[in-house]
Amino acid sequence: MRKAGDAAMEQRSRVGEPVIVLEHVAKRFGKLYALKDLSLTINAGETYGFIGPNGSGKTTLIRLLVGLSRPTQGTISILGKRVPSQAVAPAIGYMTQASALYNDLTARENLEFFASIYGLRGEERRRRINEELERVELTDRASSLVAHFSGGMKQRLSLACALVHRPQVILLDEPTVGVDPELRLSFWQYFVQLNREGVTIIVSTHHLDEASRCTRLGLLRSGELLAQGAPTELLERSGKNSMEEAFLFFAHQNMPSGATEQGQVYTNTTSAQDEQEVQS
Ligand SMILES: Nc1ncnc2c1ncn2[C@@H]1O[C@H](COP(=O)(O)OP(=O)(O)OP(=O)(O)O)[C@@H](O)[C@H]1O
Repeated sequence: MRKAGDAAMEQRSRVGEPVIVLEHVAKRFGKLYALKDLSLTINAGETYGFIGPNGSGKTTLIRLLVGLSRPTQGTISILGKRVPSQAVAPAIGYMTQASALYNDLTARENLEFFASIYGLRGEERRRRINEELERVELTDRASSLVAHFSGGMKQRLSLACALVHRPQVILLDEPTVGVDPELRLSFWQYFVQLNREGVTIIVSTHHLDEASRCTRLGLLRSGELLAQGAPTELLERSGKNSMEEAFLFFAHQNMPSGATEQGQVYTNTTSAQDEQEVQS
């Protein structure tokens, strides 16, 4: 699997270099635009948080970045390659909302599976697995079947599996759901450490209290980027004291004409491909 990545993927990006570039990205499911004309650049060493209510397009965006789905319009590049790209895949770590773990394997076996997919072998594999087990505080449960794990433990193991191959770009869809506050804090401390190493983290959440921990935020509503910037900058620009109030401020500023009560905008055209995705 590692062979799929070329030499460029093996090189670590320098902090501040553009890593992810979206240009006029839209994603349509039937008549619904889940994402509309999104353009943004995310740099190496950032934790960029997509914040928005249910249905605002966070998962859709992360699936596009992973390459699991293609944009209806626009382009996405990661590490200088247009995605989806086989060359980029090994440089990405992805943690979904739904568990990707195997219940009938132990925690260590799950990690071994993900590590081997990414081409880790021998001593390096053992070392990385032990490091990640320790990081998520599961060393003493390494030999337990995942079927017996609590939701929070599964979440921790999922994070470990997404990071075991030391990816340059990490995409995390609601990573702290079901994780207790203490461990949630340690996740965020780990993210800061990864940022310092030049790792870029994209995280989706609807926990506004987590927003302040991101380097930059993109406020999403109904598939539109209402505003983006550092948390303090967004508070300043809105003149508000909390991210919740700031979000509402930018949402009112951007209220689209023709919006429905839920804030979704519809068009009249549908393609066969989009209809297929509606079924999936
Ligand atoms: N495969 C699909 N077919 C049809 N509609 C879809 C599909 N995937 C997402 N949508 C729609 O696109 C919109 C954005 O959904 P998405 O899951 O990206 O939102 P989200 O911000 O991640 O929400 P949540 O916080 O609940 O996970 C929603 O209206 C959703 O119903």
